[in-house]
Amino acid sequence: MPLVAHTELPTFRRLQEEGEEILTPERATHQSIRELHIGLLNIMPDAALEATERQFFRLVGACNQIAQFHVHPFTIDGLERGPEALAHIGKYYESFEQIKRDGLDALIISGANVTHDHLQEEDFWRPLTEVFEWAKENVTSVLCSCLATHALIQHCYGVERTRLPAKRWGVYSHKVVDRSHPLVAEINTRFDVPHSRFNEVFRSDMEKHGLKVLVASDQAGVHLAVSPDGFRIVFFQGHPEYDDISLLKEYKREVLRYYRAERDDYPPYPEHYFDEAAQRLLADYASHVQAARHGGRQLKAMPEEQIVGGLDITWRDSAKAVFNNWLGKVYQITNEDRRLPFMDGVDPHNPLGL
Ligand SMILES: CC(C)(COP(=O)(O)OP(=O)(O)OC[C@H]1O[C@@H](n2cnc3c(N)ncnc32)[C@H](O)[C@@H]1OP(=O)(O)O)[C@@H](O)C(=O)NCCC(=O)NCCSC(=O)CCC(=O)O
Ligand SMILES: N[C@@H](CCO)C(=O)O
Repeated sequence: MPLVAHTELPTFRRLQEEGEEILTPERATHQSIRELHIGLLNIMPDAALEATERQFFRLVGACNQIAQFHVHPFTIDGLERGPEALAHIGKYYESFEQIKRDGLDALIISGANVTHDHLQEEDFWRPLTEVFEWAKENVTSVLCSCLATHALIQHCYGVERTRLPAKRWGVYSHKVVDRSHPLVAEINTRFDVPHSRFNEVFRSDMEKHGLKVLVASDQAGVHLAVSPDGFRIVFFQGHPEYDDISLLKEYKREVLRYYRAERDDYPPYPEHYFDEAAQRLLADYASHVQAARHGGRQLKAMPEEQIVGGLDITWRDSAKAVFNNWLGKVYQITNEDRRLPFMDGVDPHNPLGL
């Protein structure tokens, strides 16, 4: 929630000139105070379905202790689901029809696993773009994570992602590129974000289509960009929502795939993630896995418990700060009626008046 300039104190004007959100007493008195409704379109595979819910719910919940948030999970057809996940979705998720009827102030679209060479061949492509087309007209801002970013950049601007020679996998240092943008105002100017992807949309392709790049890494590419209007679509290429253990879980999954001969090379470590003690444990474990695979022997469990305690989370504070900025801005411009995206007077082509 922003400051209210309730006196003539010059500091208010000074902060406002520096980009801080400051409400006039007039605006503050007339602001409608209500809860915010955020959709979570969860298209992650079954194994990560509930972990993904927890990650985004946690980020929304932890980013601001004053506002009230209602998060509405829903999903789409075209994803392979087992009976347990289907029961969970049937019992707890809302339908897209209901979401459309009631309206949303903001929408988060999760990452996904892909099985085809081109995203438009995925069974979820059409339902995903249907949700997006509705949101584009009716929701104040849509935040896309990883795969959703790739899919919607392709859908909106015709740019296909590029397959990388090796998976971009680990925790990378990033810098804020445009310090004046309200989404990254008042946050650390250098911070970590995990990435986990085989594909990339490059900065030059984004900028060619008018997207504004806000946070990028020399090693890992763009993490955060926004649509040409400055706010209506927020693209994350990294995973600021990840838990401390998420990359460990993915690493374990890859080790098991190696043991089952579903991949030929032993998986590398995610970069800048395991400390030396963890790497020693995992190197010993790798010798065991290789011997077990080639000798057809039973596999011992990975020593996860010994590793978890030493994992650091170095991205969460900045992730919360960006989410807080995002939802704060949504709140300032969304309509009192949650089915409508903007208050009167907000320009849909430049909603933040940048
Ligand atoms: C790696 C796995 C398979 C691990 O799941 P498993 O259930 O097998 O793990 P497990 O060792 O049995 O552990 C189970 C416990 O850990 C929790 N758990 C599982 N995965 C977790 C995760 N990623 N983060 C945090 N917690 C996690 C479970 O909820 C459960 O908790 P409780 O016991 O407490 O309930 C899963 O997380 C997964 O599929 N992740 C996929 C992530 C992914 O694909 N990300 C890429 C998006 S990338 C993208 O969108 C673009 C990709 C591209 O470039 O094409
Ligand atoms: N954007 C509204 C808050 C949401 O109803 C206002 O500032 O009054």
